[in-house]
Amino acid sequence: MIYTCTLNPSLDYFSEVNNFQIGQLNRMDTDKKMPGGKGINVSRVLRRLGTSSVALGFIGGFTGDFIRRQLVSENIDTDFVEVDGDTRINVKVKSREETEINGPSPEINSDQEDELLLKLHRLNDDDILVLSGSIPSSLSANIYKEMMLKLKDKNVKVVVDTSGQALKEALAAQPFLIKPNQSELGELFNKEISTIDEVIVYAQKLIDEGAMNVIVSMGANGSLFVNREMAVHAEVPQGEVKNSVGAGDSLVGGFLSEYLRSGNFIEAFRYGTASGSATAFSIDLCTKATVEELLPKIQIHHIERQGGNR
Ligand SMILES: Nc1ncnc2c1ncn2[C@@H]1O[C@H](COP(=O)(O)OP(=O)(O)O)[C@@H](O)[C@H]1O
Ligand SMILES: O=P(O)(O)OC[C@H]1O[C@](O)(COP(=O)(O)O)[C@@H](O)[C@@H]1O
Repeated sequence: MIYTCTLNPSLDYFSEVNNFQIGQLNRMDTDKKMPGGKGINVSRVLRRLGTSSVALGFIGGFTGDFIRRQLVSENIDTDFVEVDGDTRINVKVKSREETEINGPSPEINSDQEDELLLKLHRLNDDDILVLSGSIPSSLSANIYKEMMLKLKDKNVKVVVDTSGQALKEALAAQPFLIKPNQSELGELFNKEISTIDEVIVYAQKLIDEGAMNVIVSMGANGSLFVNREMAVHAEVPQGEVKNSVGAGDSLVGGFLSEYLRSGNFIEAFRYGTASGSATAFSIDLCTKATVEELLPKIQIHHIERQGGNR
C-alpha cells in the first residue's frame, strides 16, 4: 500500500485574473477550489492512474471538511488527525504569470503529533510512505527524519518531497527517493544551479549524503533521475501551460504508480515526467489518458558522468 502524508494540507483557491495589477482592484474571471498539499495531490494523481493509497496528515475546520469530502468523492481512503484550527488556504493567481500565496498552517499540539506518529504502526514491509510538503511551524524541522527512524526496522520505502532544512535532515535516514525542483536544489547548496551538468553534480552530493534516488524536476526542461548507477535526463515536449500547480506532485505520483507496476526505474521516471507535463498542460491534475498521450513524446537520454557511473 502507498501512504501519503501531508502535514500541511491546503484548500487551493485558483483564480484567473486577466492583466493582474499589483496595488489595484482586480476582478477574477474564473475561480475554483481544490483540495491541495503535496501528499494529497500525490494521492489524487495515484487514484487517477488506477493506484490506491491512504492519505494521512493533519486537517481541521471548514477547509479540512472540504478536503475530506472531496477525497471521499474521489474514492481516496483517508486517515487524518483532526486539529482545532482551519486547514490553510493557498491562493494561486493565474494571469500572464502564475503567482502563489500559501497560507500559514494551523497550530498542531503534541497530542496531535503523537496521534499521527502512532498511525505509522499501520505500515508494513514493502509499503511506500510519501512525506510531502512543508512542515507546520509548530512542528520540528526534523519530523520527517523522526518518522523515518520509527520505520527503520520495517522495509518501507520512503519518498521525501520537501525543501530546506527538513530535506537536509531527512537525508541521513536514507530516503528511497527525493524530488527537489531545480531551485530547491540550489537553495540546499546556497548556489544558483543552471546547467544539467551542475544539476547532476549536486544531485550526486545528495546521494552521497544518503538519498538512494534523486529526481530533480526542471519545469519546461523536464527532469533528471540520478542514483549510483545512472544519470538520466527526460526531455519534455513544449506545450501550452495551463496550470503548473501540482506538476511536481504529479511527477511523484506517476513515478510511484509505474514503479509499483514494473519495478523499472527508467519506465517509472518516464511515466512520472509525462504525468508532470500532463498536469502542466491541463487545467486540473493529469489523467491516465493525458499521461499516456504524452508518454511517447518524453525523450530519455542517458548521461555519462565525469569519472563514469558509480
Ligand atoms: N512548462 C512546462 N512544460 C512541460 N512540462 C512541464 C512544465 N512545467 C512542469 N512540467 C513537468 O512537470 C514536472 C515537475 O514540474 P516542476 O515545475 O519542476 O515541479 P514543482 O511543481 O515541484 O516545482 C517537470 O519535470 C515536467 O515534467
Ligand atoms: O507545503 P507547501 O510547500 O506550502 O506546498 C503546498 C502547495 O504545493 C502544492 O501541493 C503543489 O505542489 P507542486 O506544484 O510542487 O506539485 C499545492 O497543492 C499546495 O498549495
